[in-house]
Amino acid sequence: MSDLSHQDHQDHDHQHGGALDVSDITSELTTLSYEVQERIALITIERPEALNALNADLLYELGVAFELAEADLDVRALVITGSGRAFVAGADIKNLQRLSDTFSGREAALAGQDVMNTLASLPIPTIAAINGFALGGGLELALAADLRVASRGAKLGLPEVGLGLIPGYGGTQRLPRLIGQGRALDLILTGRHVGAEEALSLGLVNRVVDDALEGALELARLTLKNAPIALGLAKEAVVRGIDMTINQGLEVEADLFGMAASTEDATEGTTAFLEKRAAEFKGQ
Ligand SMILES: C/C=C/C(=O)SCCNC(=O)CCNC(=O)[C@H](O)C(C)(C)COP(=O)(O)OP(=O)(O)OC[C@H]1O[C@@H](n2cnc3c(N)ncnc32)[C@H](O)[C@@H]1OP(=O)(O)O
Repeated sequence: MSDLSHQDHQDHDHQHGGALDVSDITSELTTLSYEVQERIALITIERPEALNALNADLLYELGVAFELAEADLDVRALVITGSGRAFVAGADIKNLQRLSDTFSGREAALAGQDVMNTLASLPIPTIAAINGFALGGGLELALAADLRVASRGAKLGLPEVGLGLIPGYGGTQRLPRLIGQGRALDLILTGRHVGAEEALSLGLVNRVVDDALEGALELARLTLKNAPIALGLAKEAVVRGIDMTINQGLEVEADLFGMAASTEDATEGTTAFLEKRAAEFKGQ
């Protein structure tokens, strides 16, 4: 997990004309758009002509966008979606065709994993709004988010074995951790596409709605009323604990609970409850 120090940081100058000029960076992006509304960073992938397939430029810009969200103290949640009829239809198969040896294939997988790991380690709630196809690297991107909201017509799957490949952007690891080994191997070995309702019953998505983006923004707004440092620490406890024994995980939980308990927000949250008023969290 990234550390949470940016949320304690009081100096916002770097976002508003200081070292980091966000609008200079976002205006240069060509494969996606990045905007912040109501403290939610919204990333929209914009290669609809290729069903938003992940090429090198898009992977690079996703990394940039995730880092912008992390650096912006005003951003408290992130939603990622695709333009057109796909969320992301996978890694760009034109690029995969050129991977002819072990080294280049391994490097390509590591580069993709790196971007997915950046998303997975953001200390804010992240939500994939799956508005259509989420296949291969596209599903792996969605799996790196905390939550997934699918539209009714969405199709999800890991079809890589049909191309002579295997999932390489984290799918073989994140999918079984999310839905269990047997269910994950069903999807990975058949390569079949599942619809939104089946994805919901598998635990692959959290919600199925008419409009994935609207549903994801609504879910993001639900998190915004909570204490931001607590959100980051709660996420860290879950993400770190999943790879540990229960006793190790409980140790981590106790450590992070201690950190949460020491924040001003914890004093404010508990005091506000006892005073029967709404809490005003400052992220401190
Ligand atoms: C480590 C990660 C590995 C991976 O991710 S491997 C890739 C996994 N993904 C896939 O195997 C899915 C590939 N795409 C498809 O199977 C189909 O597409 C769909 C079922 C998603 C949709 O089919 P339809 O509605 O008939 O559309 P269309 O004409 O196939 O696609 C529209 C344009 O989008 C391009 N495209 C779609 N997916 C990819 C992709 N993953 N990489 C590169 N291009 C893609 C097509 O080629 C085409 O382009 P044009 O109009 O120029 O013919």
